[in-house]
Amino acid sequence: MILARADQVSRRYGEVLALDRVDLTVRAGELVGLLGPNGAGKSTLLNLLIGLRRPTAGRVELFGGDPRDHASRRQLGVTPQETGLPGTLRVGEVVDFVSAHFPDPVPRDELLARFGLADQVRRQTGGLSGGQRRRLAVALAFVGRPRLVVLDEPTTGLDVEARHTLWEAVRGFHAEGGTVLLSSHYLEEVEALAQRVVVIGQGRVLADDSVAAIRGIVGVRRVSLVADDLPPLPGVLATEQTEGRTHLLTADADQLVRDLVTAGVTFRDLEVRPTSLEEAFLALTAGDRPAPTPA
Ligand SMILES: Nc1ncnc2c1ncn2[C@@H]1O[C@H](COP(=O)(O)OP(=O)(O)OP(=O)(O)O)[C@@H](O)[C@H]1O
Repeated sequence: MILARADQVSRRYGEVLALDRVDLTVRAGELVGLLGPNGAGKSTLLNLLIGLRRPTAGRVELFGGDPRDHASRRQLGVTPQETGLPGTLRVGEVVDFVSAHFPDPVPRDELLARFGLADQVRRQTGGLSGGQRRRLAVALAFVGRPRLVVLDEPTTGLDVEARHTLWEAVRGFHAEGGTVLLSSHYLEEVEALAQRVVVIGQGRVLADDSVAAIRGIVGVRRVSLVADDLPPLPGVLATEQTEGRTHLLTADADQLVRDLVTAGVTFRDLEVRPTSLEEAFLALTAGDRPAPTPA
């Protein structure tokens, strides 16, 4: 059963085309990660699916209806990228207030325990740390036992422990049959949680596949060196020249270095480093660079 769908959706903000003919389908029981660099269009896509914005073209559906229609959002839980909590209300009061809107809310103590906030029930939200506040904001998406939860960069700004607590809570919800769509720029986060990854770059869906397949795409290393003349080398996805250095993008840096040595290339100042997700996307998508050809 399809819970959320975007069909050839575009969204323009003035001159900026934030989304360009995007297709996305989220089925019941899936845990889908939306991965992409800053400005890729992740929040825009999520905001269209949850009815906060209207597409410029194309069609969005939530539980088979229009996301802007109230009834379509009844079984939806959401944490946007930025949330505000009334600073003078206590944690328990905030949970009670939100719970009151639902027929069968998760009991307060159970919810707070799941998100590592059991000790904070009497604290005013204004006195919480940034990480605790973020966990509370995410916890509130789960209060009403939604069928679909949409989380926009849920763990940005959290320390490692808080992040893991949140991951556990999301996994628990999914294990009980819940459906999750979350955005992130952390490959690690998407790997830890999602089975399926949708990669967005420059407003387009670049890939929609299993975590393992996407890892192959973004698991690219940058091998930089100074060399006068390089022979054609296997496994090079893209080549760039800057200030006398040659940068080779490859999925297997060890093998590339072995090939350089075997080929008898005279090189110096060798550097191998992971490309960031953003760099990998730039390298793999930029129109004016050599198009990658899988080895
Ligand atoms: N309200 C707006 N008005 C004008 N431009 C906007 C607006 N919202 C988003 N944009 C632009 O649309 C593009 C996509 O932004 P969006 O916030 O969807 O990206 P994102 O992938 O969520 O990025 P981030 O990871 O930084 O949150 C960007 O170029 C952004 O500047």
